[in-house]
Amino acid sequence: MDRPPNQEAPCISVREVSHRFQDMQALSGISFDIYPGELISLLGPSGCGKSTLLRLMADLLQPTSGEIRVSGGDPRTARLRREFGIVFQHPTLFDWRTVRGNIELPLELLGAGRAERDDTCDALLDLVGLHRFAGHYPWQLSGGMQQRVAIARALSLDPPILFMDEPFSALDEFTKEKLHIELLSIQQATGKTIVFVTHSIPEAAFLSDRIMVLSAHPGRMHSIFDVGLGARRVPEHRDEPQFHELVSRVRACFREEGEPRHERAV
Ligand SMILES: Nc1ncnc2c1ncn2[C@@H]1O[C@H](COP(=O)(O)OP(=O)(O)OP(=O)(O)O)[C@@H](O)[C@H]1O
Repeated sequence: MDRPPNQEAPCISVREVSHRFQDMQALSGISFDIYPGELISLLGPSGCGKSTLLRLMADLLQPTSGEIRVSGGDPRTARLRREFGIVFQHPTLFDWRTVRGNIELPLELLGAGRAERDDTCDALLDLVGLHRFAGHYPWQLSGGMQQRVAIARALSLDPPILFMDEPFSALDEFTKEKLHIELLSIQQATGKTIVFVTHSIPEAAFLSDRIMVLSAHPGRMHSIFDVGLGARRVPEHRDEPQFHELVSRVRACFREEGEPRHERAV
């Protein structure tokens, strides 16, 4: 419903979803579709309900009203079928387990055998560029490396969808920009659908296929931007006028009030 008809069915559908915390209306009447292989950013000011929306899709909260479908079922069914992985702002690794031990934990809990755990872990260590550090402990790693371990762990059961809640916001600019490139190459290598919460406009503009801008109090869908850069998202793109123009147009959303709309950036 948010973009021209696509051959594929949406893998996530959110319909008229509202959420209330006690006496606080956090989200109101949110609707959108996300298609397989898209990288979507949920962008908005602090407190507009981005994390709440992500948590509703990930079955960590239940909507007060409305409906959410993830991979054809409700979020609970999708979670039980391991249709998604989650990466939070802080990596939440187990300090007493090595990098390999952290990445393979979900497989271990499922009872997977040594050979399967090793094969999966090796592939993921390659994917996030941490093979050399497989035997290190989290406290021996930089923040960026720890977050790469958290991404690998979230991918260990090979879910088609990755939910990411401000995963890079605690990192310095240099590490963040490096991880942006890594995330895009992970997405290109794996074809995952990624839903990425951020309050950084340049981050959303650089990473996303589409940007969903939420307004606050209560959180509503304000605008949806089609970025449409695909594989052309390379570091140099950040220096191009097209990128700055998109950032300005998205920023303008936060200066104005208005009806929800759908924009095409390129
Ligand atoms: N468990 C909770 N109980 C009560 N209110 C909550 C709870 N979690 C979030 N809220 C409130 O709901 C609103 C939306 O919060 P949410 O964390 O989703 O916003 P956000 O856009 O992700 O913010 P930030 O960018 O600061 O993380 C805020 O006003 C917040 O105070």
